[in-house]
Amino acid sequence: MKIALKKLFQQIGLLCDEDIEINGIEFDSRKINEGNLFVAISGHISDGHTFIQAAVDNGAVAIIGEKELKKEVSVPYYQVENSRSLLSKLANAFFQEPQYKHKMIGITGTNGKTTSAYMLHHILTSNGKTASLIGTVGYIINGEQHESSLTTPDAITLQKMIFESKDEYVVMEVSSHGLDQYRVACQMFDYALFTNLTHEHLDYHLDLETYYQSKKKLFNCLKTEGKAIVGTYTHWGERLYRELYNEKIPVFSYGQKKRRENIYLKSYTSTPTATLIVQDHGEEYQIHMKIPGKHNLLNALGSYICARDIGFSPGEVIYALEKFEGAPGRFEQILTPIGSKVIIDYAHTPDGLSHALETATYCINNDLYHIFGFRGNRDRSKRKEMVEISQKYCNHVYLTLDDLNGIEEELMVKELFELSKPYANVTVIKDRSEAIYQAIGLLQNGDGLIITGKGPEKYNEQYTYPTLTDKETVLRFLQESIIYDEKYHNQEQQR
Ligand SMILES: CC(=O)N[C@H]1[C@@H](OP(=O)(O)OP(=O)(O)OC[C@H]2O[C@@H](n3ccc(=O)[nH]c3=O)[C@H](O)[C@@H]2O)O[C@H](CO)[C@@H](O)[C@@H]1O[C@H](C)C(=O)N[C@@H](C)C(=O)N[C@H](CCC(=O)O)C(=O)O
Ligand SMILES: Nc1ncnc2c1ncn2[C@@H]1O[C@H](COP(=O)(O)OP(=O)(O)OP(=O)(O)O)[C@@H](O)[C@H]1O
Repeated sequence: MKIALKKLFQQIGLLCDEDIEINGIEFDSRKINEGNLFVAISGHISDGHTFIQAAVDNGAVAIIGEKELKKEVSVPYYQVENSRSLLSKLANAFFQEPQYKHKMIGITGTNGKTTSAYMLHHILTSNGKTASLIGTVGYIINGEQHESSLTTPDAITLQKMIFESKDEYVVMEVSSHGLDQYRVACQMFDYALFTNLTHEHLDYHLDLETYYQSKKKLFNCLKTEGKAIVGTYTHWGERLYRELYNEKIPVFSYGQKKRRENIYLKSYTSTPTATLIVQDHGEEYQIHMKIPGKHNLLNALGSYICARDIGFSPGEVIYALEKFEGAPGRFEQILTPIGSKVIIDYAHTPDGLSHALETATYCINNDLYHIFGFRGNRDRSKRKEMVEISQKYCNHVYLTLDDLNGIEEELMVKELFELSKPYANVTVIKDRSEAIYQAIGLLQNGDGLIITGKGPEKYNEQYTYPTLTDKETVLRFLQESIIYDEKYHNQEQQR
């Protein structure tokens, strides 16, 4: 794809007096190809402006930055207010505003983005629509799966994906980092959904107010006719709903309180199975979910409201929701041959953990074991609270390693021991695979083990057993014990 810089700039309200044609936009000097436009960004780790000469050497034909140039360069340099924000606009214009080819649904919130995105994707595809999915677990574009490195991809990758998607719908998770860094453009979404906001990412956003303001940016990215759907079951959601309502943005709320909408939650039961009773334009519907947990009822309610506003009938939405099996690594349950249960979940915030553990207590008859750890270099302030929650719900807690993210192992292990000190039921087993082996080995009929924090993600650390994910470790243990049991059984028979 090629475009005259003048034309591209014109589309986003910038002036350009050079006759230059560009064939792509890049913000990383190492990825520049001959004929690209380079956008220099002042980053969190390094400053893109220091790589301008490298970008020119690699073939950049024009540069955009937000700082004064220290040294002359041989290609035109355009100084702007904010390079990141401009990059987003440029990428959107370069890929011809691809959001208008699709119905776009953006989902933000501390917890429940992935689950809600999978639910909506499932409702759409179960009803004969094609839909792309962009989020933490992976990207599905035109029916093809791709690995994801970020929940919300960078501005260029994102616009390119939407441009290449031939799907009618695009359902995407929009992280607070993505919003803060302008990875999504203005006027992107037909629906913007907010699940909830609780303690998370304070290493990045520093305080909850700033975190909230980042999330709120999603609602500046609605198309002219776009609508907001806001979970009002956290007080931040209540506040967002009020603010959007006052700003005259069409907004639906969902939660346990009835408001002025035509669709609302009448009642629910989350034990032993999850059922919602929804009032929809005067009619009452029951939705029996396969996946447990009050949090998933709330995720289902948000998805229901969105799908109904898109135009699906109650029957179409309920049929799909009742068949929904869950998102990968979110409360995934594995039954063992002795009648115990292992659950794998992605909870990594105090609130997510409370929901996951409370749900686990409904699904387990006897003792509940819990294995989890903390990612290095991420919000340390939530750790104490998470241990407190865990030991409250569980009979036995094992603290173990998660991704170290460059933190020294010794430091993390020391912190785990500190965190475990006040509690008699909290033990440290640093090797994650070993912790899983030991805990499953202790399970009796009716007991359960919940392993949280990584969901389906691959281990970044090397552990004793050569497995790559929590699920693989669990299955390896079970496989080995079946082989062991068969051998033992055969030997007994021979005797
Ligand atoms: C802290 C953070 O979010 N950083 C993101 C940000 O990086 P940055 O712009 O600050 O980059 P930087 O490394 O300081 O470099 C500055 C500039 O110099 C350029 N550069 C650098 C080196 C060089 O040789 N040449 C060059 O041009 C870089 O390309 C960049 O443009 O922008 C990059 C491009 O979009 C992201 O890849 C990067 O994500 C990092 C890898 C990351 O781990 N981010 C996580 C925290 C994140 O975003 N997570 C959320 C989900 C969170 C959740 O809910 O769990 C997500 O959406 O995935
Ligand atoms: N609505 C909800 N409220 C509270 N906790 C939830 C909710 N939905 C899911 N959870 C919990 O949070 C965990 C993460 O859920 P999910 O992956 O759907 O959220 P997410 O917002 O996509 O998180 P991430 O951005 O980190 O991927 C789940 O495994 C579950 O334990």
